[in-house]
Amino acid sequence: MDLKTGLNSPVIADHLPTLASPAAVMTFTTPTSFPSPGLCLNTTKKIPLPGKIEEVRATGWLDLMKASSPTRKRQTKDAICDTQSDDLDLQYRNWTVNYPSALTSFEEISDLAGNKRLALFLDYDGTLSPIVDNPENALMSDEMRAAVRHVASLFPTAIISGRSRDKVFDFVNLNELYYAGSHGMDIMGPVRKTTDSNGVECIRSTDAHGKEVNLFQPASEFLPMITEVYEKLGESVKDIDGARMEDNKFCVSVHYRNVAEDDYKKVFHRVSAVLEDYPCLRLTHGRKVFEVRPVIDWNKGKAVEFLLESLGLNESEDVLPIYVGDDRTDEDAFKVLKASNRGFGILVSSIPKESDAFYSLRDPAEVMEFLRMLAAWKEQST
Ligand SMILES: O=P(O)(O)OC[C@H]1O[C@H](O[C@H]2O[C@H](CO)[C@@H](O)[C@H](O)[C@H]2O)[C@H](O)[C@@H](O)[C@@H]1O
Repeated sequence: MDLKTGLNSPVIADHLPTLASPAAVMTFTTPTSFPSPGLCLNTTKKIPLPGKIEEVRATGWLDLMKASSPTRKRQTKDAICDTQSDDLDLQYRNWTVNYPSALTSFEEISDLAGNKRLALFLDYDGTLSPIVDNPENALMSDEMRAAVRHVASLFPTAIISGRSRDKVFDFVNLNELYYAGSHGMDIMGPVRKTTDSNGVECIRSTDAHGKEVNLFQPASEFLPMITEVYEKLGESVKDIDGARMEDNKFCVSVHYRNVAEDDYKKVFHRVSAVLEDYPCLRLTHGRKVFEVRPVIDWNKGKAVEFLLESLGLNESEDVLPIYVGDDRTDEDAFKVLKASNRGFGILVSSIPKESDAFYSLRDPAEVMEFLRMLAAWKEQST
């Protein structure tokens, strides 16, 4: 969808997600094996681009870095100017023509759900907790925890986060859920209800409460490489004021939210320079953060498919998966749901954005309200 064209689109009537006919249900195919890091080691090292082109590439990244997830300080400054704030408001309202609010469309959503079984997938940062300057302080409120606990008692619910699984569990602290950390590369899910014979290598384990679980870690071979690159990246950005590293087990985050804009370029160059030696790792960009991860064909979308199958919900047409997330990496999950015509994504954003989600919510406060509405609807309809 073209955002500009979309803004003027009067078409609301046909925006409903088309849900799959029984024949079109999502089929999950896990790659039987992933490329091992060893295979990448023989890959020819990337030849650095000549000065000018390299500069253009960096400028592209730089624009992205500046535009991504403006701090609250900047939003407040914008809000001081009434005209500008009215414009933003109008843009947002126009945008919701194409991405209707999941709150105001709740009746439509509950009609879609009908008697289907819901499966809920929730991102963490920016979805269940507000974006804050220090990633260690991204706590979830008690009210939000209660809302998540409530929906999890009614529908299978999973958290799918870029953080390490342990870290996100510490934040959420609910045993009723399933957790996928490292952008889905570290899943602790239910013991599979379907057959184990399609090549998926899971480790049978027990959780903190002795419950049997399946551990799926498709990037486990990359762990030594990730540990090494974490050290090198840390070393390379340590003199940049405000740069912060985060070890997310199978991925590494380099945060620049607290870095002065003049130093953004430095962050980008330092990170790219380290990655020149790691053709098996790739760089993605989130909300004022660079994320380094293995090049394997696995993401939050695959994690959703994997969990649906583990829950025994993949084959049946009476299941409605809903994914709520705010970041670029959540788009992989939105795409999977859209492509399979089964469920839909809800984008959490207070600014207009292109997305494969179907509905929108402004911020974590609205996410909490939506979760409460879902729980209330389920309880009064049974
Ligand atoms: O998939 P998610 O759960 O959304 O994780 C993505 C990244 O989230 C965290 O960073 C973001 O939130 C921080 C706390 O609000 C904020 O300071 C940072 O600027 C955001 O990018 C997390 O710290 C990262 O490691 C995750 O990759």
